[in-house]
Amino acid sequence: MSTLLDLANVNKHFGGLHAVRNVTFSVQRGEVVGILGPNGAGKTTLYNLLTGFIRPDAGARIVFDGRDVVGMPPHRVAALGISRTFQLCRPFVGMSVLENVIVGGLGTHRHDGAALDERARSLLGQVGLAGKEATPVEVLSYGDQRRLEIARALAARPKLLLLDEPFAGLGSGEIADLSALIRQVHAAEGLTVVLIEHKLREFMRLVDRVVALDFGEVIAQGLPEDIVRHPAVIEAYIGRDVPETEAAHAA
Ligand SMILES: Nc1ncnc2c1ncn2[C@@H]1O[C@H](COP(=O)(O)OP(=O)(O)OP(=O)(O)O)[C@@H](O)[C@H]1O
Repeated sequence: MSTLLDLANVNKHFGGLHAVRNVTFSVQRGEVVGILGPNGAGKTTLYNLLTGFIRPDAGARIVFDGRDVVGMPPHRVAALGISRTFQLCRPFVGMSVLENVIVGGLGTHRHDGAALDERARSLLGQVGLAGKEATPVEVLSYGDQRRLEIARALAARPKLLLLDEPFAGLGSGEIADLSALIRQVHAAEGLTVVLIEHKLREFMRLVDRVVALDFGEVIAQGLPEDIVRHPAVIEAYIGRDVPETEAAHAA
């Protein structure tokens, strides 16, 4: 395996608040890495730093696929191969399901509408939305919106897919289905995946490795089975936020 993403000394202050502190970790090609942390731990800020939406404090290194992306605007980072989904789905309203996915691929096949259309239809099949191409996005169920978000992110043919709380707001059946879908697209698209998630049980089954944050700082990294037993993680996350039974299941 080779390194796809490498972060070192990443800091972000918002005024007096040190939201991301000296974050250093790397992600290997093909891995599924989970970012775990209680509310306010700095997970979303980290995604915003990775995708160029905000700039880190001086001294940070963020290298993606051999390129230093610090200071690059979001569209250039996206063009290098980082796509993300959002905690709250943000479909383009007034457009159909198919059109939403096609828009996600613009910029990659700008000159070939037929290829974009074909790729979008194939992705909708992969994510289980075949037959809903013409459906207006507004009428999709929440679970289907999550699937659409993933198809739209994949339309850009990313190397790295960042998922922001993909299971939020879903019931247990939908979570299991979406988790299977993430596994399937990870394999089919040869992707590297980083996900933020609070649903500990499914998260721990899905990821190869976990980076645990608290108050903006990496407090532990390792295999899921080791992370759920790590004293700092239990104190920061499991002890505070998640009932013991869920932690036990995750282990
Ligand atoms: N633009 C901003 N300006 C000021 N403070 C911010 C800004 N964005 C985030 N913060 C603060 O930075 C800290 C980290 O927030 P962040 O949203 O990254 O955490 P999180 O781990 O994603 O939390 P959640 O799970 O609730 O989404 C919080 O204290 C938050 O209030």
